[in-house]
Formats: sequence, C-alpha cells, structure tokens
Amino acid sequence: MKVLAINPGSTSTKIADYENETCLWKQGIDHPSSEINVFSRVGDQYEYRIALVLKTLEEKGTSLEEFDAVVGRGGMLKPLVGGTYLVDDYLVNILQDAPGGEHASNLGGIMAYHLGQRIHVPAYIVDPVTVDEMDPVARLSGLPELPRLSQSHALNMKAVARKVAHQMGKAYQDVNLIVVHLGGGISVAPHCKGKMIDVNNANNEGPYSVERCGTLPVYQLVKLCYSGKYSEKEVLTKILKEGGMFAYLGTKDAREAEERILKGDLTAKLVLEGLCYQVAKEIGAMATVLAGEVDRIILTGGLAYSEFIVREIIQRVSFIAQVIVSPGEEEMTALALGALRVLRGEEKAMTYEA
Ligand SMILES: Nc1ncnc2c1ncn2[C@@H]1O[C@H](COP(=O)(O)OP(=O)(O)OP(=O)(O)O)[C@@H](O)[C@H]1O
Ligand SMILES: CCCC(=O)O
Repeated sequence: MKVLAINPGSTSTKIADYENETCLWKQGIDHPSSEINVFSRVGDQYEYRIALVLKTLEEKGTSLEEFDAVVGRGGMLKPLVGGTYLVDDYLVNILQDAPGGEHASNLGGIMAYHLGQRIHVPAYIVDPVTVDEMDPVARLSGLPELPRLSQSHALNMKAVARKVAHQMGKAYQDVNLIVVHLGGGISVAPHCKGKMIDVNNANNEGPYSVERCGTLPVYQLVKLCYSGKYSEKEVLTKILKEGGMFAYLGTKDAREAEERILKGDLTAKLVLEGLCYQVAKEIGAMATVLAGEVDRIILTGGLAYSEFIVREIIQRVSFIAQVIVSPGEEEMTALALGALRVLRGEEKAMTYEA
C-alpha cells in the first residue's frame, strides 16, 4: 500500500511518500511570504501548494497514480474524537470556509481531497487540531459563555505517546502520560489511559511559546483591547504570531536565543528561562489532573532539541515522573499510519458530520 502524506504549516508544506510503514522519502517545500501573502484566506492557497507538491513528485520520480490514498493534517474543525476521518465534499467545504478559524492545517484535508480526486483514491485526515477528549470538568473556564476549547498538537502528541508506551512494553490505553509538544506553539496534555483528558489551548492558554502569548493577565488584556491603539486583527497577531519569546527578543528561533545566552545576553536567558518555568508549571498542573499517577513525562517538538530548555524543564519536574525526551515530530508517520489502518480494514474511517 502506498500513501502520500501532506502536512501544511504556515510557511512550508511537508510531504512524504510511504510504502506501508516505510518512508521512501520526505520533502519540505518552503513558501516565501512574498508568495503566501497574496492570498487573503489560507484555504485559497491550495492550488498554489498542490502545484508545488506535483512538481516535487516529478522531481522525485514518483507518480501520483502510485498512491492508494492521500492523507493530510486535519485543521480547525468542531471538537471531535481522535482517529482517521474520510475527507468528503462536506468536510472539504467546511475546511475551505474555516468557521473554526484560519489555520494552515485546514489545507491538509483540502489538498488531500483534490489530489485524491485526481486519481480516484480516498483522502483522509488524522487526529486534527481540534481532537477533544477533555473531561467535562476541564471545560469550565469560569465564564459559561467562554468554555475552554481543546486545540492542540494532538497528532504529534498521540503518535509520540503511542511510541513511548510501546517502548515501555505497554499499550497507550494502559498508561498515564503528560505529553509536552514544544513547537511554534506549546501543548501540555495529560493522557489518561489513551485519552487526552485536558490540554492547554495551544493558541491562547498555558505557557508562552516562541511566538504565542499563552495565558495573559485578563484585566490588562481587556484594557489593551479597548485602548484604541490596536484593531482586533492587530491584537490577535500580537497574541498568536508576535507574542511570547518573539515579543521580548525579536526572534522566534530558540537556537538564536541560545547563542545570545552564550554571549552573555541576560535578557535572552531570562526569557528562555521564563518559557521553561511556565512549561514546568503547566506540567505540574496537569500532574494534578492525573492525581499524581504519572508513568512518564514526554518532551517533544523542535524545542526538545535544545539542551538548555530540556535541562531547565527537567530540573523542575523530575520529581513527578521520569522524563523522556523525543525531539522533533512524528507527524508524517502518524498521518501515514492513520491512513494505513483504514486501508487495511483495522479501523473504520469516521465521517465528519454537522
Ligand atoms: N536543534 C535545535 N535546538 C534548539 N531549538 C531548536 C532546534 N531545532 C529547532 N528548534 C526550535 O524549535 C522551534 C520550532 O519548533 P517546531 O519545528 O516543532 O515548530 P513548528 O513545526 O514550526 O510549529 P508547531 O510545532 O507549533 O506546529 C523554533 O523556535 C526553533 O528555533
Ligand atoms: C492550535 C494548535 C496546533 C498548532 O499550533 O499547530
């Protein structure tokens, strides 16, 4: 069985060619802002990105017709249980209209659908950003009209959680884990016997990341919003794209921040320590969600390559449980495996409904 996996990010599209579990090749395609910024809506980028995917397939000597399915990262949908979903006309229209918000991951299903249509094979998405397995008690925010929403790096967190459980000689459904995705955004989730029963919303709660604010002092935020200085769009940009480490240091690249620390920059040190401090605090909070019964803490994502960050977090949380560091992401494999489970009849693809 051959599966084409597509993972669109805000500045790049990763694609990978899988023959069963084996990745034959993987390629990142960069999208310069001069090319991306001409589209007013994320969903409108699909033809532009598909053309680049087809060019890459040609360069690799791989024909689109070889694939039995196309699978993409799933986006900002309504809250749903984890697993593999068929992308049909209904779902592709929802991803295109983006009522749940504009996000590059919406393109995963759209691109998979259109490529699948060309060669008459099914298109899927796996563990979208809005996977929601939260306990009822976790949904309360303190204001009934503002329920907490589960928006996270579910795809990578579940894939890494399954891998670590396997390494422990157990099934994902038999362990309690706190999984921390340290990427452009940060998700910290307690996985209780195979279910992600809580998670900070990676777009607007929890630790600040290299580009996002995380939880903010609400009173001051309201004052800022009504100060007349910023439009709604500008405030959202501050929160989602120009907050966190970027707001303090003017860079989203943790490697650059680390180099500055080595050169004696005390502000860079404080800001990176602050990020780790907040991550550790969130892990502590999620340990209480599991009533202290934590088999492992897992650090994953791009920032887990950083010795400084890993050391800072571990020194605060190692009293809770053993910490496993699994840097980078397993998203492409997770996408391929999700499609393969369905193609082999091991799992039935779910249908997205209104
Ligand atoms: N070897 C490394 N050492 C330190 N930091 C690193 C290293 N490699 C990547 N990073 C940092 O990881 C961050 C990006 O992480 P990652 O690539 O997981 O994010 P992303 O895929 O862009 O976003 P997301 O994970 O939220 O979808 C950047 O700040 C980058 O500088
Ligand atoms: C919304 C969380 C997922 C991401 O930032 O990619």
